[in-house]
Amino acid sequence: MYDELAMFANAYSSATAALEKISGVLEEEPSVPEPASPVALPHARGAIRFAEVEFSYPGTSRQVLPRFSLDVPAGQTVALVGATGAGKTTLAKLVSRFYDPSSGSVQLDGIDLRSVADPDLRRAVVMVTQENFLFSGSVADNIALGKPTATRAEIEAAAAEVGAHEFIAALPDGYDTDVRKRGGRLSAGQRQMVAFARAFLADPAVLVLDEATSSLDVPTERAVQAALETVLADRTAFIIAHRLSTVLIADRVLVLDGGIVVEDGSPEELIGERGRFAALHTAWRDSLA
Ligand SMILES: Nc1ncnc2c1ncn2[C@@H]1O[C@H](COP(=O)(O)OP(=O)(O)OP(=O)(O)O)[C@@H](O)[C@H]1O
Repeated sequence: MYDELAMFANAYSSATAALEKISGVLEEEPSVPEPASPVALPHARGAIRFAEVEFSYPGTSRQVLPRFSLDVPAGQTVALVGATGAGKTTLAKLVSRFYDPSSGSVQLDGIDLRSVADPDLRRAVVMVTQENFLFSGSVADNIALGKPTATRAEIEAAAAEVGAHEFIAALPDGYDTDVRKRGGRLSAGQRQMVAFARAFLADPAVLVLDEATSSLDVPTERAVQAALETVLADRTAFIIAHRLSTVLIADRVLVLDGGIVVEDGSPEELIGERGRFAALHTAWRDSLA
């Protein structure tokens, strides 16, 4: 009995540690306080609301988000677009509760993130950034971070779902290939695919994705795009989008400027409005031509 309990405790703490690892931007661990009376949210649907959020980074006085309100229904894919410093990353970090608002609240399914039990929140909201695409270890370990209890069959199934199985199987040691060793070095596109397999396995209600900026060749970009579409299905997503193809698959585009939403609509609507997104779309399209 005690052995079983100890095993469970060990498994739980390594699972929690692994989840914290993938939920976080590594060098910047969340420093937010744990809820005093945590609300359990084991099966989040993924609706996100910003209710009159004001936010300044700790130790600074400048408002990065002035009275920001936003409603994102469960399942919606939102692309965040805007010039550097517009507030995209800040928004993404508030959704992932790396920080708490100075006033107002960010809510998941109507519950203030500050109240949601931490393990439930870390399971419900997963952030994938360029920094945490890969950790040391095997390819299988990297995918399993999404669900530390996953069997090899589940890991391979997740890889297959996002179209990564073939290239992984072709690596020197297949799924056991060490991603840091010679021969295990993955291309930028492959690293993204592994991160998507991990996210698919983690299956969060809300995925926050800072898309890689590295340019990919056309076949790789298509593969990454297809993987992304698989990962986005049936969950809420916020994507800091760097590729036109990604923005165009979003349900909704938010154009930010100085922490304010200046355009909000489907890609088609915004292209029709001939505003900033339309100009960006034209510039993007021309750069690809
Ligand atoms: N850790 C921080 N401490 C203080 N100010 C910060 C911090 N991170 C960002 N800022 C400021 O907050 C504002 C919004 O930055 P944010 O990183 O959210 O923009 P962004 O749209 O993601 O830009 P980029 O495209 O360059 O990543 C900027 O003025 C930025 O200087």
